[in-house]
Amino acid sequence: MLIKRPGWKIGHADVDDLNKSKLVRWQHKNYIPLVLFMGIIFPTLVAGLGWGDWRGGFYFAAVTRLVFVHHATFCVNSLAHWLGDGPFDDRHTPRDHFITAFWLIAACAFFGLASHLKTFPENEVRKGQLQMIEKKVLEKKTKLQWGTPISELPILSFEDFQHACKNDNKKWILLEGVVYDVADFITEHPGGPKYLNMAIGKDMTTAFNGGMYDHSNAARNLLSLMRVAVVEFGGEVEAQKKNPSVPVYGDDHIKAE
Ligand code: HEM
Repeated sequence: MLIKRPGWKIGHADVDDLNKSKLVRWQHKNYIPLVLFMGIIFPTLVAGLGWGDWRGGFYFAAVTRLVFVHHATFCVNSLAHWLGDGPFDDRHTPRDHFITAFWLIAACAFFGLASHLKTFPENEVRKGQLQMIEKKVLEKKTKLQWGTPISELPILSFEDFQHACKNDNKKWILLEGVVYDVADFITEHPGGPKYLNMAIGKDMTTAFNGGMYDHSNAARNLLSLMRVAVVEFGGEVEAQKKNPSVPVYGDDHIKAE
């Protein structure tokens, strides 16, 4: 109200109902004289003619009251965009807070100072809340490391995987079709280095998922930073089914016996 806003920033509102009211149209047409008369002259006249206090009427009933009323009005707007948080939407700045929601809206409605208040469907309110939570979760998620996405990993055959471990000294293990490089983790493994050393070059899906120990979510999270490749056809058994010449873990032991 006090500064000239750029044209594109001026909001639009459907004022058809106001235009239909003769009184409102008359008020709008005579805005400045009405403001001066009702805001300043009339209160001064009441105090001046009523009990001879012209200065009191001007300073208190007119100027001080106007300053107070305008500040209170602006304050309500500022509070509604400042107090509380925005759990439903982050495109606009209205905020949710007990003081503004209850005292300013509910109390005004109770005293008839606000009418035709619209309520948003509960389902949509909940959706907005959930979307804001999702955004926050996503924001937090992007700050963490999740390793190379599986879709971007190179694809190896089961033989390549075993060959790399046997001949290139790779410390890789296979879990659920994904190859993990455990070189830096062997000595860190809470279950001890023995289990990881014996797992190199093998499909340990069953052992990892309860065959030997059912690992926690934390253990699965650790995995994400160690993945280096995916194995064609998923794992040892599938690779075997597709190509019977694929060497199976344990074959050499069986043959030796
Ligand atoms: C890179 C793969 C692996 C990771 C990241 C990993 C991680 C972990 C972690 C974090 C724990 C602590 C308990 C838990 O949070 O679940 C654990 C425990 C254990 N792990 Fe692993 N593990 C891996 C592979 C394996 C394999 C292949 C085996 C078996 C051959 C194994 C056997 C065990 C055992 C027996 C325990 C229990 C130790 C105890 O309760 O004292 N782990 N592992």
